[in-house]
Amino acid sequence: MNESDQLKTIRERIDRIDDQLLELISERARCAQDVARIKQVAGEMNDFYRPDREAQILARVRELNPGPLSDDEAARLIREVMSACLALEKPLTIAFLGPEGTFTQAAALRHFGHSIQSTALGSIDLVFREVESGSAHYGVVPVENSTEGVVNHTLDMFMRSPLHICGEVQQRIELHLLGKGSDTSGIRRVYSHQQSLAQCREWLDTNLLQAERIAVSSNGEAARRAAAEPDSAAVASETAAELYGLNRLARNIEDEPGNTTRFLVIGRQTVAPSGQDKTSLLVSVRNEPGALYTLLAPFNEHGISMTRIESRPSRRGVWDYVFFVDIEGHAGDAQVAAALAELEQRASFLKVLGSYPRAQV
Ligand SMILES: O=C(O)C(=O)C[C@]1(C(=O)O)C=C[C@@H](O)C=C1
Repeated sequence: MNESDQLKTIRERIDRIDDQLLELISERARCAQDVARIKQVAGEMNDFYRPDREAQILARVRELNPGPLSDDEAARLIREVMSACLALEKPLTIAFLGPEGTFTQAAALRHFGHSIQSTALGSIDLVFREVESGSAHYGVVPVENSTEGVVNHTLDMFMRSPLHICGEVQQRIELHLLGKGSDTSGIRRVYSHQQSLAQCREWLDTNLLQAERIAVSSNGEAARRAAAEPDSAAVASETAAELYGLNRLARNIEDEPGNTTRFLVIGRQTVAPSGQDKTSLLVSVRNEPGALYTLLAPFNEHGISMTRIESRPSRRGVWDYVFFVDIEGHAGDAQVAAALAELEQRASFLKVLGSYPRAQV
């Protein structure tokens, strides 16, 4: 068989496989519709989105993936199929810290898939308010953000908000040089958020020393400007390139690749255990010698790993400290529940912000 005959044969096989895939995806979508009907009858109208179930499905896909696609790619594809199935049950509205084209939007799409209605909002407060009022089902906000520097504000919002953490998203921060043209010649200005400019300083010094660097409020705003000004470029994400119709003039220009940012999904719902969960707490203690040590001892006694601790000044009194603590496990797990009960005895204040599945995609 010559090459063109070989290609024809393989493409015919691909067509047959696509027919089967389409049939199977449609069958899956009909199952999701059946699930929706059962939830409606059971009165679980607010539980269409089930982060625990989605995490289990994605973990299973990773485990069973035979290759050659990577586990990440396989999970991403099933993530999109689930997103489309859920949209048939009930289209989700997701508020995120905008503008369009930021890494927060990329994180929202990574977590929920593309079959959502997303709303870009101007501040973290607005994202919380939109979800609290019920105008959006869920919100996505940065919590450990090396790019947009808003960690503390998100943590502070939890002190007064009744919302729960329903999930987390780990988003690789990949920065590209984006522009209207096809190469870097003629670029006089480079826009980006100041931290993104800092993260690409070596590359810019080597490749675009002559261009003026201009810090703007977000990478999305940088992309918007680069789309409007012919002799400009932006340092921003792939999402920004897609949204503003820009070309990638240079890929992955960050000086330290592998930089990851964590985002939180906030909602009014508490999430059932998925078997691979984390719990976030807000805990306050009086400023006495050894107070933190005593406070955290129950985790050690019950064999629970603490993955993060962050301290913030409390607004309730000069002597109080507030700690944001992440632990492994779900608040409903026996060991975690026992540790939390002891913690409550020792703390001046304890609030469980949520138990939620570890990031899966
Ligand atoms: O299992 C469910 O409860 C469903 O609604 C189905 C399904 C899916 O497509 O697999 C869809 C949305 C949920 O977030 C979880 C899973």
